[in-house]
Amino acid sequence: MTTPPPTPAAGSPLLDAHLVVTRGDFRLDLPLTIGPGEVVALLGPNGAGKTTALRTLAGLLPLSAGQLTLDGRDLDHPERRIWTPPERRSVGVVFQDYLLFPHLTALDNIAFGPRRQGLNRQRARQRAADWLARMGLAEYARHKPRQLSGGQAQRVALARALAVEPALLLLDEPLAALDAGTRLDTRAQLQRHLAAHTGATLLVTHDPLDALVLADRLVIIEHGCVVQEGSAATITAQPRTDYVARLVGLNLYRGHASGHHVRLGDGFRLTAGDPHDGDVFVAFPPSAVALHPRQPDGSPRNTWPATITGVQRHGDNLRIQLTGPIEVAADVTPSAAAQLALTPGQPVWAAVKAAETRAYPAAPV
Ligand SMILES: Nc1ncnc2c1ncn2[C@@H]1O[C@H](COP(=O)(O)OP(=O)(O)OP(=O)(O)O)[C@@H](O)[C@H]1O
Repeated sequence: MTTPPPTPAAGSPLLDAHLVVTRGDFRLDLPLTIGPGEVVALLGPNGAGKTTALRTLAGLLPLSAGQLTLDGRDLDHPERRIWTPPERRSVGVVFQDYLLFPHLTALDNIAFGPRRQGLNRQRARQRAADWLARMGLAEYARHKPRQLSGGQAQRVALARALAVEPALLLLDEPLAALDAGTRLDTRAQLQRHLAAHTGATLLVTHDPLDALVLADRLVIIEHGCVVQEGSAATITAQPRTDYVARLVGLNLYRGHASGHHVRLGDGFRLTAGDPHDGDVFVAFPPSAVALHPRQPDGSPRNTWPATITGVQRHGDNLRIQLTGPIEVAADVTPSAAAQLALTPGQPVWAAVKAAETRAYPAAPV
């Protein structure tokens, strides 16, 4: 017997969950819905609870409270004493290190799930062969995992997860084990396969690029709770925590605005491009911060003395971390860098034009 394709009622989410888990001092409290064909990225710093959430969905960790419904079936509902083991959930998982069976060929790794769902050996192997062909790996059918490259093993793991036609596909850092070149290629292929997947997909990742390229919606958690959720565009435009700001590459401050003037918590004042009254966030990209060896003349409204604390390569530029009245990241070009002594401990002047800052209300909208 194969799992029928997902058939949710029109407009209802395929996954409808409130994942609550308590482990010692840590508590995950994550409402999560995903529609058919939708890809949601779950992002968060180390220890935020991403793996814990993934494990509850896969059936590797029971919920402490809340509930988990997939395709209309209650899979985990502690209050009603319902819990469904992993093998009876319509869930496919691609683990970070793929966890392919080392003693089975690529074909048999993929055929394993369909076999367990009740397909006979021949039909399971046929389905596996079809998946290998879709992944462009037909000639690797007889290879064992150790004979596959990282990118090929990743695609076999994806085929193995999709071959059971899961209502929910879980991807745990699916590209993390790949080198940069393979990653680019594999990301593009993964995007194609996800677009064809009619079930729900949850992608757990640290990499904002994976999230931006692969997901329709981002859910960001910190300390087990959602801090921000929405499309990449809305999150990038208005990050609401330091973690989210760093994720999208912005400097972010919280303060109190009176017109264009924003007083930050420690008394430092920034002049913002757009006027507000009340609690606001002020954000600007590192590229908006200019560094000068001496106090700059002229018109920038925001200038302050700062001290370099770190220097890293960032694409074609250098990203400079600065301390001072505010912590800030600045991107400078190699030619601008040549004018400055870019060593930790070096004093510089930072400047940001008001027009390059963005202020928006801090209260949730
Ligand atoms: N077996 C366990 N027993 C008790 N606490 C645990 C256990 N496993 C994880 N935790 C705690 O649960 C919290 C969330 O961990 P989790 O692994 O889900 O975070 P994460 O977001 O996946 O982090 P990372 O990005 O580092 O993988 C952490 O505080 C962790 O210490």
